[in-house]
Amino acid sequence: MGSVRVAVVGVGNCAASLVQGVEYYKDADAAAKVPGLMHVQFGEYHVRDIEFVAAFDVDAKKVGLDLADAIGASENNTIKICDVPNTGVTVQRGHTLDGLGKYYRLTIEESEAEPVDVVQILKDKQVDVLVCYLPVGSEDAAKFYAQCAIDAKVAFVNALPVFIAGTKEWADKFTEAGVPIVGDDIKSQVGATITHRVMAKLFEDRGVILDRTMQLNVGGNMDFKNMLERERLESKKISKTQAVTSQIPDRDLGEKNVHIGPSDYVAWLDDRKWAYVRLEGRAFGDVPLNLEYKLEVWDSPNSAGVIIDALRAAKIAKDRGIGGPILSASSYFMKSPPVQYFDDEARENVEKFIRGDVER
Ligand SMILES: O=P(O)(O)OC[C@H]1O[C@@H](O)[C@H](O)[C@@H](O)[C@@H]1O
Repeated sequence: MGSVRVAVVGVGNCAASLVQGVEYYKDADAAAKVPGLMHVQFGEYHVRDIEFVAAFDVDAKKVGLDLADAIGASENNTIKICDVPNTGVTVQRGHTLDGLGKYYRLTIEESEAEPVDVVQILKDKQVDVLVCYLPVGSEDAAKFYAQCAIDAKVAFVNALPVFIAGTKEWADKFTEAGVPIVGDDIKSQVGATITHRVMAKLFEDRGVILDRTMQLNVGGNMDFKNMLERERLESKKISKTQAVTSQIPDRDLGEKNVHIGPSDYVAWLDDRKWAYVRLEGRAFGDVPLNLEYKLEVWDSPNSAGVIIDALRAAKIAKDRGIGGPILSASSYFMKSPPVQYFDDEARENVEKFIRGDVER
């Protein structure tokens, strides 16, 4: 059986949780149910079949390190899952473009090394899937790496809220090149988005009229610090908002009545994220009904398992010669897929995709 040869762009907290997670579950029983994964054995791929073969970053404290060391370097501050032995993969100097916003520039030192030839490396290392973990707001950089994936014929998993799989222009490019893409914007295991989606849908299903809602998020990782620059988070707000409103297609709350987005940076939270969510509605007899909850999670491990599944779905598509957006995986794993489904339907579609009952 083959492996899933993975390259990572952006060796931040999310990459740290991903690399540790693959190590942590490498000996898991193929039939076991483990937290955060759809399956230990996803189609023909076990978690241990994921092999990291290349990594790119622009942080001087990460470039040149073995991936196993880089995941604990610089500003990375997520919770430790396990030790990771040397990977033999050296983090290479990626292309910065618009990847470093104001707060990154104030916090980290950019590597002075020359950016590498990404397409050549993807080809040389026979990469199957490139996962994009750039900072929010990296529009040009994300598209640069998407184009590299197309040119090198490598599947692309877009974890960030830059709309690629969800746009016709890029979906067509991937389809024409015969290269699969799973995107956009990772939806975590039990995170702010999925809980909010489920609650909004519950109101609707039980006949409560949802009048207004908000989701405020605070965290202490570089993602939240980066998003203090409000211009960088426009696409993130759109992505998070449509992820929730798509679940109540018959209700138009109006712009004023929905507020969903990253809210502030609280350094001492480190990689924890706290989400404060409120839904206000009207129940029987137009009587007010309000729901408020707070979610506390470690942000990066919360999405790492989802990425492990997404990588394997992308590889299965590549094995089958299917290019373009993988709709089943995108709708279950991502906040802004090309087509939104309810989550139970989306999960069933992924199962069908694994079995080969649906093409994409
Ligand atoms: O919790 P949500 O709303 O699904 O968002 C989750 C993900 O959002 C991403 O933008 C973060 O970088 C991830 O670390 C995180 O897990």
